[in-house]
Amino acid sequence: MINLRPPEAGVSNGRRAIGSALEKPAKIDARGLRFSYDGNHEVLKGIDVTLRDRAVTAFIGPSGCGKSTLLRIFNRMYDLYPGQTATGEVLFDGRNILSKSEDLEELRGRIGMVFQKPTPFPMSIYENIAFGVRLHEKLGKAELDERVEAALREAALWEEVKDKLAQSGLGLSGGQQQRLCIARAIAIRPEVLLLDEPASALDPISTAKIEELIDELRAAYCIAIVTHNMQQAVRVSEYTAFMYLGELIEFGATDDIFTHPRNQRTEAYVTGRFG
Ligand SMILES: Nc1ncnc2c1ncn2[C@@H]1O[C@H](COP(=O)(O)OP(=O)(O)OP(=O)(O)O)[C@@H](O)[C@H]1O
Repeated sequence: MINLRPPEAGVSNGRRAIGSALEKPAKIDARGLRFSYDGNHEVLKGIDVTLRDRAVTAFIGPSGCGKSTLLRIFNRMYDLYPGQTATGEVLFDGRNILSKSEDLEELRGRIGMVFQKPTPFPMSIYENIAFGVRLHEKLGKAELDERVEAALREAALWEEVKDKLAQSGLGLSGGQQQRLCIARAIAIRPEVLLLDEPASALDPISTAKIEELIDELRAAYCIAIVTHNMQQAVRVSEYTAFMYLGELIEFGATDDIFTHPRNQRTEAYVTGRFG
């Protein structure tokens, strides 16, 4: 079994929160979820999974098993591309967001997403945050300044950028850019954060900062994270979902998935016998 290392300095392990997380309400509930990119070949084959509020759920599994596809359904990203179809249900606070009448602008304000590669806008650090806020709310200058500062503080970036808010976001390091993207997502006050391999393009120090940040954010958000790094899943999540070839093979408390997996394929994956 994988070694459950003690958490690194500053990173408390999400497992401590399991007892209380079990009582936390479901935030997103996928039921019988199927997805196809071309209308023929199904890449998700009937997924049932629950994301709990104020908890971190990790999605693991070999390349191509459908982790990113699943995450992109949770805020209807796939709608940007014609021909891609999802069936089944994704209940968000009880309402099916796959419904045609869903207001996608509002949905994406409530369910934020951060991608593998940092994607700051080619504008100032301040504007990177303020731009999205303005799309969703009409705030005065002072309120907007406060919101920008709060988001940057929450993303543990404020101290590093407070003296250069007018400089381009593209001038920051990769790790800072990723925290800027997280600040941008947080600034519009979402309820859910979808993180698609947010640290895989970063160096170990930046990765540790992102993990610390996730640990801070778990108290206020429902977080789903896709990761290839199993130690990272252990460090940051209370729940883990193991996917394989478009199916959700096993879901449970992260400790159980990594120390007592019930399914042979889960065991083979978490012990590194295939990847
Ligand atoms: N835009 C696309 N068009 C067609 N097929 C796609 C597209 N994106 C992904 N796929 C296919 O869908 C399946 C699931 O891919 P997905 O990227 O969701 O897997 P993943 O588990 O996130 O993989 P990775 O860990 O490599 O990112 C794969 O077979 C992939 O080839």
